[in-house]
Amino acid sequence: MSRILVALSGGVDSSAAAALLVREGHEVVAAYMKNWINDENIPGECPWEQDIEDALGVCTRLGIEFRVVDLVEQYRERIVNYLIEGYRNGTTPNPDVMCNREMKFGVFLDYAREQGFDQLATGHYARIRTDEENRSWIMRGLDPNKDQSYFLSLMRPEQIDRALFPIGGLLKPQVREIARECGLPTAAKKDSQGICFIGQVKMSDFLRHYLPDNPGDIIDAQGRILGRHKGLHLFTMGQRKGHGVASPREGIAYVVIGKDIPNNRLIIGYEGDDTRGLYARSAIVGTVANTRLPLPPRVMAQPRYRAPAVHAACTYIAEDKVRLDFDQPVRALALGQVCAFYEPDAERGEQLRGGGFFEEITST
Ligand SMILES: Nc1ncnc2c1ncn2[C@@H]1O[C@H](COP(=O)(O)OP(=O)(O)OP(=O)(O)O)[C@@H](O)[C@H]1O
Repeated sequence: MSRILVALSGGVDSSAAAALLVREGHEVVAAYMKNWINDENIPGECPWEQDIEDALGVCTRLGIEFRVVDLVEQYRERIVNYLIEGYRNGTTPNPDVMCNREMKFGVFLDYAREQGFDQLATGHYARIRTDEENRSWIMRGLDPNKDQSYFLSLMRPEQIDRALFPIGGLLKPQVREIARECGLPTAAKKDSQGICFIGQVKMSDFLRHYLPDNPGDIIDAQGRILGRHKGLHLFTMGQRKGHGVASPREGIAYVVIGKDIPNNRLIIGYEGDDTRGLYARSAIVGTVANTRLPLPPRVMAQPRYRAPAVHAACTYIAEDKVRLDFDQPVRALALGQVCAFYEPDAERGEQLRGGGFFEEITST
């Protein structure tokens, strides 16, 4: 039996995680991280008050202690600023991945350790495997539709050693069933959407609040002006909608194929396998120093949460930087995005080996 702190969001997944740990006979305390309170009144509603109420209801039902930990200041420093800076620089930040390393398994884990807990459990769909040498590794969650290991790819080994993912070996319907069996008030609660802290606030409203419009031209690969945009930060590679340029050809859409950051120009082209700029054959990924062991010479690289992992050759070019040469061209990579690395040991790569940020992209 160990003392475990459960990160309880007020959603069904972490509620079921807490229930399973209680069932196993551990000493369990649950805590809600208060990260974001929308004190600047960005349009939309932030459901945190409801989440705290639901989390409290779960703890009452399970007979465990519930705490609320105020991390609003740290969240602003480590996540909100990173997000705004990323967009300001024209890159594509990923606050959910950073939130796991910097908040949940960063300041929140520090809090847990100070309070005498041995481990921190979350409701992530991921698994932990311990190898013969007693090293812990993150594996993909068993439910292929819910696997969240991508979001854990920047975690440091010492953070992984303290992590527990009680529902990672279950399918989502089983998780709901456990919550129902235990009579938890969250059993039928809708899954949360999108960025962890923004809740119901739309990303575009959030960005508009912090970053003023910065209009510029929309051009094609030949430099012809096709329209105007309100700010490069409102677009991402491969985006089909929202640029407002109608395609003159039936059935083929214009997509974002690049950003000319110095000249504040958005570059669009027709969607197609050979669209210049849209497909990458190689990339440099930096800040990969946190891996438990050096990355292997062949990896499976996953560039986004919902994208498939692709086979690539992986070569170190500095202590914390690798060059990836993809076996097949990869669509719509963006600077600043997180690339997760998996061991190429199974069809989709089951074992997470680490992650980093795209620093350079070479298109086909
Ligand atoms: N505000 C929060 N306070 C405490 N823990 C949190 C909070 N937000 C997220 N977590 C933890 O991180 C896990 C993954 O968060 P994510 O936002 O992806 O939620 P989710 O997959 O919808 O899970 P849930 O159903 O538990 O909300 C949660 O299961 C929970 O353990």
